[in-house]
Amino acid sequence: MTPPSDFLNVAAIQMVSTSIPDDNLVRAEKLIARAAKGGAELVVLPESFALMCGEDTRVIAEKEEQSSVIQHFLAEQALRHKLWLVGGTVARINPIMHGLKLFDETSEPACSPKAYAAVHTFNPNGVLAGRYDKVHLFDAGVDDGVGQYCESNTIAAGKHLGVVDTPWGRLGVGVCYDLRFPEYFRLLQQAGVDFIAVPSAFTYQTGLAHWSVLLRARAIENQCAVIAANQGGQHSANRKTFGHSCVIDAWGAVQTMQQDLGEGVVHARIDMQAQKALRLKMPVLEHRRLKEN
Ligand SMILES: O=C(O)CNC(=O)[C@H](CS)NC(=O)CCC(=O)C(=O)O
Repeated sequence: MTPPSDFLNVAAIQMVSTSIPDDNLVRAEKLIARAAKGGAELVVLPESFALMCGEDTRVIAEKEEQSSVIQHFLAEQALRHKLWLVGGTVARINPIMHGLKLFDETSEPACSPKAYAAVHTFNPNGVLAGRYDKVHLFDAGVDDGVGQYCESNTIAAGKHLGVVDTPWGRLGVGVCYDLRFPEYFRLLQQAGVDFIAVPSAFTYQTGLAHWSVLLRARAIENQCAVIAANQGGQHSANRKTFGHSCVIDAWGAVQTMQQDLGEGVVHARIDMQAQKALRLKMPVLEHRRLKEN
């Protein structure tokens, strides 16, 4: 694929998604249109953009498996605006059957009653270009209104690396809690990714302490731009997310970041040649000594 230019205009969309999918899609549609109007060629939606705090993930996933409503929405938006669209996460029943497998899950029953948290990336022709299922599940205690999160109650762990080829280079995909696992991003780097999208629903509490540090670290150590679209605001009585959707360049500089909670779109331009020059000047990948880790 020949890149249309050395520069890629990207946008990260911040949302305050609710438990009403129809409302969320209407809002996402407006924000994608805004991103397109601002010149974005690749747009990233946050984790759970179509459904936050949903009652029954499995039921929603079964509905999606029958109707593909959310996937059709993404395809149509990508086609309408002629852009690459990285579609947050959508609950899916069927797992990915292709791509680089990371591990074998022996404890997961063959017919899991759970769903996968899938990121679908559509190309400007409205065709599915890749899918990634969230690998690391957020089973953790946080000092907030929720207290104990237990994502693995409803979500099954993905087993494949998230890579998508675009005309500008290879896109890596990670989701939210994945950010705390540098070894996943190192595998993306070894797979030759040039830039990374991170749809997220980072909590307010943990985001305050760790969000920008984790994003900058993943960008710096892997010498890749990172496009991070977060949920940001109050979703329900006890559920609040951190926002601060942003784009970080391969040197770790914050190119753009939304400062307030609430919906929004942030834009940035990724300089692919500058990233390549940086990797030649400071070839950290070649300098690795502990390669098995
Ligand atoms: O449940 C939904 O509807 C949307 N999904 C999420 O909110 C997910 C799983 S609970 N959140 C995270 O992974 C937050 C990670 C995080 O905040 C951290 O690593 O500190």
